Amino acid sequence: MAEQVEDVSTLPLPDAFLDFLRRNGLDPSIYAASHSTPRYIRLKPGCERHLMEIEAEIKCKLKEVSWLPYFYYLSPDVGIARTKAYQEGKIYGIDAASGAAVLSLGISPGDHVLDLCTAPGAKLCMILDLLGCSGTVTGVDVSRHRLAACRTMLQKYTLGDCCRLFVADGTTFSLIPVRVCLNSKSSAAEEQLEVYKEWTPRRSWKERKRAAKTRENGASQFFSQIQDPELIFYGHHSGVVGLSKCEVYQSVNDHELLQLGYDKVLVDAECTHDGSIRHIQKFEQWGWTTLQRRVLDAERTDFLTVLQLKLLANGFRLLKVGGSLVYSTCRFASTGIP
Ligand SMILES: C[S@@+](CC[C@H](N)C(=O)[O-])C[C@H]1O[C@@H](n2cnc3c(N)ncnc32)[C@H](O)[C@@H]1O
Repeated sequence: MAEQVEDVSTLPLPDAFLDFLRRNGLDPSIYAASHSTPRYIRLKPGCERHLMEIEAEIKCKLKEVSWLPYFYYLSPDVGIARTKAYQEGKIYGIDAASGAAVLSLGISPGDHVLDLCTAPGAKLCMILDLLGCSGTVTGVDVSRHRLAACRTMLQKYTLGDCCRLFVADGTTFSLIPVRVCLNSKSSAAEEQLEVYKEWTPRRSWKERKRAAKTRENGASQFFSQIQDPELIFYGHHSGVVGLSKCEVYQSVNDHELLQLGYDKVLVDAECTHDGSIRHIQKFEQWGWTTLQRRVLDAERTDFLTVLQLKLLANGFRLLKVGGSLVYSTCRFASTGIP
């Protein structure tokens, strides 16, 4: 197998990886396509008039992806990170496959959407763009630092108005969209409970103390140590402003979720990324032993399979009757999920 592959692959893929591909019925030559694998950017809606200016800056003609609004093919050798267009929040990098996952959610204005593994947030940005200014998006991720990057992204692209972000374990996350709390807004105000005010990047003394306590307790990015979901960002129209903590954190039973759950749920689960050609190509610099550990290690793949199943099951639980769920990973190899 390895000998055959060397003819078609310019990458010295390790034998164990070739064996892994063979067992999963995958053709290793897909990883050789380093220069022909297209890349994509998404133009922020409203920035269409800047297209020629962007093309002049990157010295490359942008070709529209016909089936994905605002997506453009980018030549593989063009970098965008240093461009003015990227720095000013007019474009961001996102794969067409990611765009397809979001598109298949069928988002309509007014939907309440749950993005269960949201960071760093490219799909979240697209969801928010599609939603416009009605409905809400709840983004959940177990990794605090990745979610902080996601918050920065929302601010950069000025997309956070209808969004709230929780550091939480997506396998157990249980909070419903805030629309169901709207009636209780006035009661919270009447009872003079402490309510959420406009979100500000500067945290109150109380919040800083709470965060320090969490750190002291050893909470980290590992979900097994996370306790309650922690709200780290909410936009003005996310429904949170004016509610008390117990209203935002109200829990409902599984039966009530059928009516009060989310209209759309995206489970973009943690995975081995072997389905990302570019990702696998990077192991040439990172070292093939790292690939062994991240992609092939049986303990890790078994762990991921269980995690993915739990995320998917919880995503379904939080979906209301008649809603839609999209499950996506960049994992070619069989997930083991029936
Ligand atoms: C494939 S990435 C998501 C990419 C993201 N949807 C985007 O478009 O940028 C998977 C994410 O799942 C998160 N994750 C892993 N375990 C999780 C869990 N138990 N609950 C919630 N998020 C989890 C990881 O921190 C990671 O950010």
